Amino acid sequence: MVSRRVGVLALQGGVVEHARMVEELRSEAVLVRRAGDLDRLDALILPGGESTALLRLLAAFDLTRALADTARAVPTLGTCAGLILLARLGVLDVDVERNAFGPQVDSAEAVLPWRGGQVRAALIRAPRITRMGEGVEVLSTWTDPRRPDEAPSVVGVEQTGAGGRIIGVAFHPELTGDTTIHRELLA
Ligand SMILES: NC(=O)CC[C@H](N)C(=O)O
Repeated sequence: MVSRRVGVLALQGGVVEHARMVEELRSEAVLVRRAGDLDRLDALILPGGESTALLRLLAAFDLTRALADTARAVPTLGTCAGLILLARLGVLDVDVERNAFGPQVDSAEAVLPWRGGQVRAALIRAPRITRMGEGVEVLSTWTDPRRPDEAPSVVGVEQTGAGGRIIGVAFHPELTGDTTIHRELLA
């Protein structure tokens, strides 16, 4: 795999785990804190964290516009709160419901379907995707084992189009050591 420069939004949340995974795949993790950090990236990752805080910090650092433009221009992955950001910024054409699986037991580990295969994932106060625009494809669904009668929730999507390629997942692949999705981003 060719070495890439991969921006990891580094204002808040699970930055280190993504950066480690990028380095494990022999690419360079560029911590993004200001607009200049977005120059010359081959890919971009928006980590999980707390989406309200992240949106505020993006505005405070005057990064909102530049981040959205970059996400449209290079292959981009948003995980959990990062997925929520992509939706709120109007970059990924989906609606998301925050904290969709209830506040009581707020995390779970699961092996989820992913394209033809599987991915090992952690769900932590995860959102779910409730609407998808044209050009958005479902890559993964999950049924909360505490609510076996509910229809499966959409927890992974991909949007491909004029600008490029955006993967949004409600879960954390970076916490389980499973590099499947990061490899796709860097391919
Ligand atoms: N693990 C996460 O990123 C959680 C997302 C968080 N519940 C939010 O709404 O922003």
